[in-house]
Amino acid sequence: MFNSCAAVANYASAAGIEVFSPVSHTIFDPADIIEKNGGRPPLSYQSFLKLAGEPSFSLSVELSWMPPVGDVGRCEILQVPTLKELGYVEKHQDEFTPFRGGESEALRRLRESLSDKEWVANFEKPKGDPSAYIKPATTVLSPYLKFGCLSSRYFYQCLKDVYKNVKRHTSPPVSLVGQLLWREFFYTVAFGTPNFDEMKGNKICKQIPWNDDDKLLAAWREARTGYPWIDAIMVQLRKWGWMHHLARHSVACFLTRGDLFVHWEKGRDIFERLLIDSDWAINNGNWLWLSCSSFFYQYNRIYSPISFGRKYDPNGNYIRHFLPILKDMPKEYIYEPWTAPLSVQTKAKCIIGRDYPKPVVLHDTASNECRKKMGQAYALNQRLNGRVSEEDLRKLRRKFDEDEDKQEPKPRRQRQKLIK
Ligand SMILES: Cc1cc2nc3c(=O)[nH]c(=O)nc-3n(C[C@H](O)[C@H](O)[C@H](O)COP(=O)(O)OP(=O)(O)OC[C@H]3O[C@@H](n4cnc5c(N)ncnc54)[C@H](O)[C@@H]3O)c2cc1C
Repeated sequence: MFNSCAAVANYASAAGIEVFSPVSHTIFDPADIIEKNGGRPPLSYQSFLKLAGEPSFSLSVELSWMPPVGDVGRCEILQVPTLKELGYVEKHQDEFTPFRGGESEALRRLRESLSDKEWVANFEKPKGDPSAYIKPATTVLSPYLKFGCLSSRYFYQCLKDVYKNVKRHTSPPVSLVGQLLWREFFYTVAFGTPNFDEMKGNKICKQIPWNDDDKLLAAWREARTGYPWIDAIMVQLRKWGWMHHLARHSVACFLTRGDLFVHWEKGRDIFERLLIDSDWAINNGNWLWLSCSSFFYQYNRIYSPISFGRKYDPNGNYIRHFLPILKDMPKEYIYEPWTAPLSVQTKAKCIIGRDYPKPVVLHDTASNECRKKMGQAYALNQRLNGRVSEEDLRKLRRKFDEDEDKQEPKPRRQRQKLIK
């Protein structure tokens, strides 16, 4: 990205075109940070913070206004086309995203979040409840930042103003300012890393022989993994286009290194299409993180698709809302409905395997297999100092298959059972 920007600027300059490229989508200029770091992007959040320091420009809480449209000659000023005019046929959808677009709505949301100064001062991202959907545990300003309806610099300045008026406040990485700095971090690394959005040719990405199981991928995408916590999150993604950060953690871990061992690029593509805050740098950065391909390497730490959600929402209200087929399932079984006796399933009007799928994999077995595969892939990357070829990956994939076949008495299909 870094090189292509420079190439466009050089090309335009050579043709006598004045090039003006202000940086305003981010708080810092990624190119400055990379230059300060000797031409390479910092690969840890802490080193990013040290390099970034405080923003150097003067921040203003005064909003600027677009100048009026000048003389447009004989050109006609057109209205924003409707969806119909753009060729989208109206589709039946029973629930739409509750988040409205536009700058006024962005500023209203920002004011509403910041009006609770205690909440802003005490904000600690890891303590938020990913199952809170009536009042989400975070600001839900990401779609507005993504589309430029809200300036990250204005958001940052408003947060700093709140901090000035409180005795104590939390700090990065967990604070709200810390969240904006995560955004800056990923923009900087993405800007300075060739092939950031791919495994192949990406120097900061571990080379891992992920599988190409389209059936498992489809079950994940279509919210029929049989794990209600995972499926409810995927329904929220499809209907709302937004989920809490830890909910994204859960489903990304489940798809990749946690359970299904499917390539992170496939999950990234589905997020890219369905998220209303879909952002190239942040989405790729977080998929690299969650799949333990870069930034974060503790592949033994896997989110349980059962107990993680239950910790926040023991009654399963979030699941009942997004997966109404399970609304009458007693809370003892809502995270593992396949364990409910048939009489309970009948009473709840939800027979597992008919009305709601059985689990596509057995979590305990699948997650242990994933750990083993990750261990072997990491060892390969270490041995070859990151220079892993296609052939090396093919060999390791073959070894994974042989290891699975050796694991009797359970045949592979039973361990990786796809019910529907
Ligand atoms: C697999 C995966 C994919 C993701 N894809 C995207 C994406 O495409 N677009 C996107 O904006 N966020 C993405 N995120 C990051 C994060 O989940 C969202 O930014 C956050 O949930 C948005 O909600 P919020 O505005 O309420 O966040 P808040 O907690 O209120 O944070 C305020 C702002 O800080 C920024 N921010 C917060 N967390 C992160 C983070 N981990 N990385 C970078 N910036 C962050 C966002 O701009 C956010 O709007 C992804 C996370 C994961 C695990």
